Amino acid sequence: MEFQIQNLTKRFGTNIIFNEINLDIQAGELIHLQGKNGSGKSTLFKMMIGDERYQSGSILSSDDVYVGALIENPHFFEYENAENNLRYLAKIRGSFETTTARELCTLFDIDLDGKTRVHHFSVGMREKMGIIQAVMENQNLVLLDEPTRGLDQDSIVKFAHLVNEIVAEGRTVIIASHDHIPGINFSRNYVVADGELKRVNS
Ligand SMILES: Nc1ncnc2c1ncn2[C@@H]1O[C@H](COP(=O)(O)OP(=O)(O)OP(=O)(O)O)[C@@H](O)[C@H]1O
Repeated sequence: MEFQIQNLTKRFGTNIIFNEINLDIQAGELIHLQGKNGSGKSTLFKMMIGDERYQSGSILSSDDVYVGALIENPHFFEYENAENNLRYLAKIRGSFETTTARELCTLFDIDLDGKTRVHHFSVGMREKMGIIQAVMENQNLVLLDEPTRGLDQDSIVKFAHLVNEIVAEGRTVIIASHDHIPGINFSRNYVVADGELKRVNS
């Protein structure tokens, strides 16, 4: 798995979001992107999944990269339950595994077979569904944008365990957040600010 961002520049009109940034990602890394509101974290993830254009530079990914992403507010089929939503999402690659989905839902106290439609899920439950769909297909590059938004303390601890487990499997996780997330030891830390991706110690 190799993924490279090279000399990438992104502007919205005259607003320079990224000015020739570089990032080289390898298998099994756990990377933190910290940045204030509006610094460009979501935009970077969107460019990485091909959902947002950029003015110059390149994003190169090896053939074996399979990206799982939770970006901003996850969208669901509102009038379907947890299982149907996860099934639909995994269907795209034909990779739905009930056992994995059930394990992840159980971890986060979501009833996979429950009748409750996602429309009635709480903010935290929706966020958990977003995390689950981003990791349930064994994706090897997992992008999580503010994944602890709406999660209670217990769930944050479980989330941290899950991330550590995924990385131990050799998968790469990149988390964007405003603040530090307890229980996660990032292998690389960056601050997103002033059009730059600045590497920092922690
Ligand atoms: N489609 C768009 N058109 C114009 N400007 C945009 C667009 N999308 C984002 N921006 C601007 O780009 C900047 C970066 O936005 P982005 O959503 O990436 O920030 P963020 O770091 O994810 O913020 P937050 O922490 O609040 O989610 C902001 O100034 C935002 O207003």
